[in-house]
Amino acid sequence: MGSPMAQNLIKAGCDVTVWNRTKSKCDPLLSLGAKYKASPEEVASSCDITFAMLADPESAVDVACGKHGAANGLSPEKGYVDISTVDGPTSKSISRHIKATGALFLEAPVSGSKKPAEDGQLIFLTAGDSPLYEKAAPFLDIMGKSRFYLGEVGNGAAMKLVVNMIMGSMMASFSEGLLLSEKVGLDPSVLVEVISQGAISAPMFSMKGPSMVQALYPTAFPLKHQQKDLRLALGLAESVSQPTPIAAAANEQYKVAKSHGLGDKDFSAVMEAVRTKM
Ligand SMILES: NC(=O)C1=CN([C@@H]2O[C@H](COP(=O)(O)OP(=O)(O)OC[C@H]3O[C@@H](n4cnc5c(N)ncnc54)[C@H](OP(=O)(O)O)[C@@H]3O)[C@@H](O)[C@H]2O)C=CC1
Ligand SMILES: O=CC(=O)O
Repeated sequence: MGSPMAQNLIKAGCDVTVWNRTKSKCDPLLSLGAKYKASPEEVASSCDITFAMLADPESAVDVACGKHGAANGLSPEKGYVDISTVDGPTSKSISRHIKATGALFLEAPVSGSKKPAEDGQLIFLTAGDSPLYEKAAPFLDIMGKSRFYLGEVGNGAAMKLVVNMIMGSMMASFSEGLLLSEKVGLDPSVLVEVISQGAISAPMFSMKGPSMVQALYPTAFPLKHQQKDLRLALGLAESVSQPTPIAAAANEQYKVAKSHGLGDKDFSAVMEAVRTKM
């Protein structure tokens, strides 16, 4: 996700400096004109605004607050925008760390996958320092099609987790439907077509259905991240005693799929966990 987002900034003429743990993944960005720095700390000290896009809470904390993390390079007037999908407590902890340097913090997880990232069509769910929201807005508008400002840090994370909880449950349910249709002698491709014309039509079903029918799961949103989001969403629900039995059942299916080596496949590969008692 970070790579196509950075590409869009470069193509729009922004002065972009990049870092990634695996440096070779920066090469396409460097050939487009990005500069490279050897650590998040160096990126933050050389840029007005640093955007972070990390896998999970652990890596988001490490890159922001760890040794040679971005916080070490921040100072007043600078801003740190964390786009990673994490839970509210993690985001608040990163925020405290960043703001102790005098810099501003914005959480800004995105809804939208690899293709929307490539097309500059992401939906930003932001919360935190409003002056940084205003300052970052022109860049968010290059990478995305819309942006929501949701107030206090934690609200962007919560919105993202609720959206992805629904998405993960929908995908598990869709998988069950495809497999059931096949078992009762229907053509699952026709099911995809029927769904696309009715009230439960969703771009996700139309986009992923045709390849799922062929048991193909080319990665756009890695299954391991969908399971992480369900786990974090269940934690959010637990924190307010909200029952979420459907999401909990879906989470079990993603856990099974992950434990069978499907974590790096697209999250639609949850269908393999539904197909068999793996
Ligand atoms: N893919 C999607 O469709 C969407 C993803 N998201 C969210 O965006 C985030 C990124 O997703 P995506 O790009 O798909 O994930 P990837 O797994 O493709 O990339 C994860 C990134 O995090 C880095 N990383 C992982 N662990 C560490 C660590 N310990 N220290 C430093 N860097 C680390 C990776 O570095 P390296 O290259 O070295 O492995 C890589 O740059 C996730 O939070 C995900 O939930 C949100 C919306 C859509
Ligand atoms: O987080 C994943 C997405 O597609 O949005």
